[in-house]
Amino acid sequence: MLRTTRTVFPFSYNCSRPLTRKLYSTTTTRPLKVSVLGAAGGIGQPLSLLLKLNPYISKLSLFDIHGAAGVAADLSHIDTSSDVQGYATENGGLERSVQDANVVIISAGVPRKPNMTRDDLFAINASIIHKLGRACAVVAPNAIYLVITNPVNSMVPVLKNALAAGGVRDSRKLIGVTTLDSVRASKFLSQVKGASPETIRVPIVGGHSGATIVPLLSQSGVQLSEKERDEIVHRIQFGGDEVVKAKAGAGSATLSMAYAGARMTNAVLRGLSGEVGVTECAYVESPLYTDQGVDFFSSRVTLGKEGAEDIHPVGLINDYETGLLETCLQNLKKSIKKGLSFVP
Ligand SMILES: NC(=O)c1ccc[n+]([C@@H]2O[C@H](COP(=O)([O-])OP(=O)(O)OC[C@H]3O[C@@H](n4cnc5c(N)ncnc54)[C@H](O)[C@@H]3O)[C@@H](O)[C@H]2O)c1
Ligand SMILES: O=C(O)C[C@H](O)C(=O)O
Repeated sequence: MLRTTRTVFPFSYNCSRPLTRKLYSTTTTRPLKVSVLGAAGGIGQPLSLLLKLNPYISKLSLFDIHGAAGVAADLSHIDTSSDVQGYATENGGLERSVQDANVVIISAGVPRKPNMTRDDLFAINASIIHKLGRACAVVAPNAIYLVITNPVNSMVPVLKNALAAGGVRDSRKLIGVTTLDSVRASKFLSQVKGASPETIRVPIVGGHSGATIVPLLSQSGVQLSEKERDEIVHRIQFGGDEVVKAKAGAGSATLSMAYAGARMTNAVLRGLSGEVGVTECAYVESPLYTDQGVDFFSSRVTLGKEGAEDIHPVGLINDYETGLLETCLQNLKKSIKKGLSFVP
């Protein structure tokens, strides 16, 4: 088997070895296919660029209802090993783009504009996710699915039902991407403390929307005053709104999301390739709070050959975080119910 060693990817992240940032170096032994659905969009394009640099990927497959062929042609000139193909809807393009994929990343859908909540995107994005899920179940039943499309809290349950309708039911392979909250937490905390962001890791549990985003600052090892804590928590929970406001109608976070999505994908690929102990926070079908009617929850998960193989409990939290968690669970329960109840 071909073995190549590359040092091109800009980060290596592992919660169990959280304090290192280095140029990515790996020995690839298994050719992996990654498909991006929504690849010509604001997130899809920079995410695909970062994936083109990822040495784990041998085939990068791009699908969009508009413009994926052009993005693929452009990326295909980059002198990294992976092959890039673009697909449109015609001639079974969606099915061909995900056929035999190891990982399918979904950023297809509509982003927020100012004064909208993520939940305002539910109807249109649920239809898109459901349709994509039904098609993917047939041709990529063994893929790991990474859901970026908002509202993530509801879209993951929507995709669960769409995949299940096609007979695909492995909950370890359905993952909502909340990595941007972790990225923001490291950056915002580093700014307050004058520290390097690479040295700060904050577990983020719950979901990906406002009060469902629960940063466990007490586990970061950083000491904060109550005022600092309240300001940081608010900024992490509503970081997305900062970008939506600044873009003034032109969409929401795309570049930081592409970075976060590439980091999460890289973690999934490391797990798929047999690396042990790869951990990220992610929104998955989770046993942690089912007793409270919450069947999906983000916490640290260990990624392996089958996807999210181990789901870690939130660990020791303080009274303040317990309050945040209670509010989170109340909100999350409604979003999950809405997603599971979606009828196309
Ligand atoms: N999880 C997160 O942390 C996070 C962060 C930022 C944005 N988002 C969400 O990601 C989604 C995409 O955001 P964006 O800024 O890239 O939007 P965008 O409008 O720039 O791109 C979306 C792309 O999806 C495509 N698309 C629409 N319907 C499709 C379908 N049926 N099949 C394939 N492609 C289809 C569009 O043609 C477009 O190219 C939004 O829902 C946004 O809210 C999530
Ligand atoms: O805020 C949004 O709508 C996009 C994304 O969820 C984010 O957190 O930036």
